[in-house]
Amino acid sequence: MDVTPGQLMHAVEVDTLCKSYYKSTPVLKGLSLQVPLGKIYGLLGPSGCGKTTLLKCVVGRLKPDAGVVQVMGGRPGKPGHRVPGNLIGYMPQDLALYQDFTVSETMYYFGRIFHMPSQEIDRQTDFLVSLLELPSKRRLICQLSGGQQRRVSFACALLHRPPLLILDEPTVGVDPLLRQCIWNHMLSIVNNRERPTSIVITTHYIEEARQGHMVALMRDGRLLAEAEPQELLDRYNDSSLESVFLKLCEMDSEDSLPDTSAAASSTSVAANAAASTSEIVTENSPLLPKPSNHDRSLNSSPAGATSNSNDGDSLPNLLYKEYVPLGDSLRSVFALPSLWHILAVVGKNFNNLRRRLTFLAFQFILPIIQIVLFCVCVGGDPFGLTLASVNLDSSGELGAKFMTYLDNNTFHVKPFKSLEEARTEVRNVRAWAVLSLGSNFSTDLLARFSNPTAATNATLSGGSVHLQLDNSNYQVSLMIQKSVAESFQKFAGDLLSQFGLSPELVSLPVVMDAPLLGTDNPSFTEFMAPGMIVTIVFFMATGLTALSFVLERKEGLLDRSLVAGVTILELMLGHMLTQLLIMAGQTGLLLFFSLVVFQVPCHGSVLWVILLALLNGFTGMSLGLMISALCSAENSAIQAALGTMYPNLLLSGIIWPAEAMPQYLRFISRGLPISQSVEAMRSVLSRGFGFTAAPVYLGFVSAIAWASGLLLLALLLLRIRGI
Ligand SMILES: Nc1ncnc2c1ncn2[C@@H]1O[C@H](COP(=O)(O)OP(=O)(O)OP(=O)(O)O)[C@@H](O)[C@H]1O
Repeated sequence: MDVTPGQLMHAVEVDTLCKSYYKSTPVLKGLSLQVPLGKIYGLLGPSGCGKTTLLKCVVGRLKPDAGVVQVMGGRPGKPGHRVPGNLIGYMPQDLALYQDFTVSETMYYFGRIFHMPSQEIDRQTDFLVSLLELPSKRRLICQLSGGQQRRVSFACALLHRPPLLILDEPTVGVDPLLRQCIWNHMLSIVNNRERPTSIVITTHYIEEARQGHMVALMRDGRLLAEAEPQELLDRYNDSSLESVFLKLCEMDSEDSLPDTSAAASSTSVAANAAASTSEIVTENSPLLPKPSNHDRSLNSSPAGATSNSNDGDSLPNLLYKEYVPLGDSLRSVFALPSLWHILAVVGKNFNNLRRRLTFLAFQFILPIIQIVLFCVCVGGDPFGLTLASVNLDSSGELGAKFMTYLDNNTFHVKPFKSLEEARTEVRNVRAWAVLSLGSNFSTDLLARFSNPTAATNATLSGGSVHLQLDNSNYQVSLMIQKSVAESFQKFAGDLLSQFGLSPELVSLPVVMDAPLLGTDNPSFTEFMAPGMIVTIVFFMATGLTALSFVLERKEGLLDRSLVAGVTILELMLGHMLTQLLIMAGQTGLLLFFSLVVFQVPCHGSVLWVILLALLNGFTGMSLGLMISALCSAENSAIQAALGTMYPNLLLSGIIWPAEAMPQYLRFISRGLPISQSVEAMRSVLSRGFGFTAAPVYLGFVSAIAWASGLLLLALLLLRIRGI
């Protein structure tokens, strides 16, 4: 079916095209048409008849269910064929412009995609701004009127002077004078001897289509007629295309047949319409070249681009090659990503960020705030805890002496006369614990120490420090117990030395030798810091990318970029590259604040810490891209990103050791994206391990495996959804 350049006669050939969005309701029902080279082809029809659907099949944004579409001699999407690509200029029905870009920036984005040199982009932009009577090219799109925005959209399609223009309602919202100006320009580019252009245009202003070379009247997914405008008017003896169209619709309604073939329907229309209307109806073999007697086109289209002129020489003129860099055809044959396209997307993304400096600043400030808050708020020892003390010791001075051993920094000691008063203080949440010493504290303690074997239960209890806690806060309770026990050990040790006894007698029977890994006195910060660093980097990157494609879709430029030849992979790489730079900045700041400013201990090599953090940022980005490929709406993408955060935080052994989880959860925990990385980070920071240690390289392997899996999934989802 593919045509060699020498045979090319039609810019677009559609043969028995069927397309439905939902299987039960076909939108295009076996439609066939041919757009001659170097002509303006007006596609007319009521709203909802399938014009846009047809154009989307032509530009390769929709895949036909059945039938064949050929554009500039090849099927859209065929490797090596520049459709989608720079063979066409597409103006979609939606505005499809970034509101925050200037006219010039918009042009530059497309110009870069089409490999146009800067001077050429500037020259064309100036020309189009003047032709389409646009205000300054430095004006933001959002500051233009609706009609002006549509003209910018039109200008984008014209920018690289493609051999085929597909224009979906370019004149909507444009005043009559300017509409005529647009038509004049279209006629001039079609008639340009050196670079004739073919144009397919849909319009609701039926009469303006008279200026075109061919019109096709569509209804309900079928073609009612396809002919030169004057022929249609002559045939139906009418003065307006609108009346002709109404007549055809009436005849079609009277004779509506439940068939799905364009040929059949067209033939039936023809039978009703006139005895010999072979020019009006679509022929049974639509891909055969049709004879044309269109004088105007013959006169004005010197490229010999009439339907029956098989002029092989005209083709090189039509398939402009000047913007195709060396090796580009080869690249597209093998579906390799184009650096030009990626850089165009990156440039566009940075331009976008430049306009949102507050957002960008926030992206860098947020990880700093998070790590600062973590280092300041988490892992430190509680202090200033109110302790309700009751010293009833009347048997000596030891009770009062012990009170002086309590840590003044940890405790704010509030003395009470009775136990009941002190307990009320705790019950009213004004103190964390009651610390009481019995009336025989001094004598019982001395009895314990002087003759431990003779100590009775009553002596043991009387010579002890009693604590009654508000146990609602586990960490505070633990802290109080630990601090009081340490104070007692010190106090008792000093007392024993006074008796000439060894203070070691009050030491615990378990002796803590120097640790094999980690530090002597590990803090909770040390336990949590590796997890926090990995988590912040990971989820900042997820948040950064989760909206990438969602916003692309919303802003509407996506369709246009894809038709311009940017592939899904290139778009993804472009987004990744942009976010990678931001993520690298975030990671740098995060590590600087945690390792340098807050001195989180790092016993291993900083290099592994940096690489591991960056790799996790990359995995987070991949998760974000997958979410943005999956979700259509912003709020669902945000919820998905947030939704993945808490299970990961809880299950990855960041807040509490995974060893405390039930067996089955431990199994799940080990397989999560950040679990192994957290363990690897802990191994480098606290244990001082290098890359060859299993926990470290497993962290790298796990992160790489997750990143690759998520990216492949994102790519697959984007391909399946058509983005
Ligand atoms: N993405 C979609 N999903 C489901 N149905 C769709 C989709 N896009 C279009 N349709 C349906 O397909 C039919 C043809 O739509 P299409 O946009 O092609 O019509 P049109 O002739 O371009 O209309 P208009 O002139 O109003 O733009 C309509 O019934 C429309 O509701």
